[in-house]
Amino acid sequence: MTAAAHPLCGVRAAIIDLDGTMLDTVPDFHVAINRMRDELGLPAITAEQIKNMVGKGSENLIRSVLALDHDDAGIERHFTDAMDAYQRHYLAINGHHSTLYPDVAAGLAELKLAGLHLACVTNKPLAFALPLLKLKELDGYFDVIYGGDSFPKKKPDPMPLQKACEFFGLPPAQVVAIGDSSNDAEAARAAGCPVLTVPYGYNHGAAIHETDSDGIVDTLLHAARLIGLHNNSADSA
Ligand SMILES: O=C(O)COP(=O)(O)O
Ligand SMILES: [Mg+2]
Repeated sequence: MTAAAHPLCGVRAAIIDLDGTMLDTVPDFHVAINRMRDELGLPAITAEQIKNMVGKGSENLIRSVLALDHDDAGIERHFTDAMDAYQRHYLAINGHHSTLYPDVAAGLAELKLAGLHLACVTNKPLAFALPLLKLKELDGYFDVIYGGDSFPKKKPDPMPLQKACEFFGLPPAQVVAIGDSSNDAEAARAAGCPVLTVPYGYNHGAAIHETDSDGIVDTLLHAARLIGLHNNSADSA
């Protein structure tokens, strides 16, 4: 009986998440949301509160923020004004307060050097994601960038990951997803992609160890080395 191949064997492309994986964007969310709340006459909230609301796109974030003060009917009543204010404030400060996690550029460079194709798939709207990646000088690493509004469905639905696999012309088993949350892992499992998680991001307040993945990596550089190890090992032959 031969041992099953490791899930990272034969991987030829990687799909990288943005918020909580490449960039700590909570400080940007914090500034934009509190400016929006101020405009709506609501008191400021903490970065820690916002951290647990990030990950399922802008609409979910704004609904969660409004739910602190309003019932369902109130959320609907204030949603459009809140979203307009939030988008305006976010675009005005996009990237000014966010920082790269350690070894992000080094990890992306190593993945490229190993010959992998790279996609960024984020639930962030594309109009936020593109200027942010450019400002942080990360855009050049990616063959394609998809936002939360690029397709009818966003993570944890597998659709954006499936679209990235199609873009690369690769079967999902050869495309690893790397992210910080159960959204990324669930989308990857549903698409049939192997998945690695990082422990430092935003996982809706849950420990990353509770999320089903093929491994937890400290940094994107660690991910690149792990992928390289399995691609160069005898079991990838
Ligand atoms: O903006 C969000 O909701 C999270 O985006 P992410 O998919 O890059 O983590
Ligand atoms: Mg994320």
